[in-house]
Amino acid sequence: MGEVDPAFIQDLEHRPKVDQIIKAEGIPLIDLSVLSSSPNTNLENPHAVDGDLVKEIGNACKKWGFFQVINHGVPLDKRQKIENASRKFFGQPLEEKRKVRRDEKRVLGYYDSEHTKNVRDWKEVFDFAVKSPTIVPASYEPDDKEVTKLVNDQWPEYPPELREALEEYSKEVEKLAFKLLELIALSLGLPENRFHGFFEDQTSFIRLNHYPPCPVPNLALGVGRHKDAGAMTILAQDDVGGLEVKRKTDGEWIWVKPTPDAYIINVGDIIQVWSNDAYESVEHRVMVNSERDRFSIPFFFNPAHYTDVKPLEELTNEQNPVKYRPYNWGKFFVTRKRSNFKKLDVENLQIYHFKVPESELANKLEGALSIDK
Ligand SMILES: O=C(O)CCC(=O)C(=O)O
Ligand SMILES: [Fe+2]
Repeated sequence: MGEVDPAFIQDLEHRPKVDQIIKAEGIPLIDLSVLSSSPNTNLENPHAVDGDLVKEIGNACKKWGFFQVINHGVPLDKRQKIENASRKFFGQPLEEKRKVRRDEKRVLGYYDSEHTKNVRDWKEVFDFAVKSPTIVPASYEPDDKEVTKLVNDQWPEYPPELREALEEYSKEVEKLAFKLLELIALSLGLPENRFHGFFEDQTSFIRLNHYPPCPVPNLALGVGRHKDAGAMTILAQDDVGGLEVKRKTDGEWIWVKPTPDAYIINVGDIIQVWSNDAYESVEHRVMVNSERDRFSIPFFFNPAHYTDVKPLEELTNEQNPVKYRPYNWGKFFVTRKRSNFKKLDVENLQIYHFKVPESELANKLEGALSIDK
């Protein structure tokens, strides 16, 4: 492996099993055509939303936390336009890409040394804010109340269509994100627009990912194991494959088979907290290979920075006590961004840091049960 920087090398227990890939057909594939095909079934008229679809979404969220959607309404030409532009951008020499490089202050644009859990990822990225400007806290320091505006102001000269392609694509995927959010709300027995308010000043962003061929795919990962911190992720992957999901039932890593023109949806940590663990965000990672470049485009659907994330009142009661203490999304977001930017010596911030201890829950539950008697 001579030339590979040790910063990329995963600890033994986290290395991918490149010879024993499990290609289970398990991840649900959900057809959303019912949302657009019949004039009577649309989200303006919630009662018309197909009950089976809502159930299907609910089951997929509960069982897997991961599913794929087809007939989702995002026009294929918009996807192809951004996929082509992404290929052209990453195909340039490094010095060209570094002209739009992110740094500690300007967190959007090109970057080639992201870390996941303090191990370097075998990838390069270009980040784009869905809302420009996007308001976020100026620092991760808990007492610093200052905010800052993120704007998409780092554009490469080549390819010239990159900006338009991202802006157009972003609008289309955002529509899908809201549709899915409504379906998820309905599946939890909530009004369809229950989550909307959280996204008025959303902090969503789109990432273009490029995973170059890797000489040591058995030692490194394109993205190390992680859960997505936001509400939900809508991912376009190409036909190469490499994304793996940790199956909830047995903890095995399962290969997510690429499906043409499908989107992979995963429940993020925020939906896990809102639902008080009814739905869980699932660990996933990306394997690389020694032959083919891989491209993917996640849309990270995130609420406003001032959102205090906590279990919804409607979904908790004495028998199902609140499992998390509230946390501020903006501070969580910038703390994570900082730890992905460079290797740190501290553990990544995670939602389990806000978990109410089991002993406290047991006490509450005991109290509730004795009152019932
Ligand atoms: O490239 C992929 O398939 C997934 C990337 C991912 O999980 C992420 O960027 O959070
Ligand atoms: Fe992810």
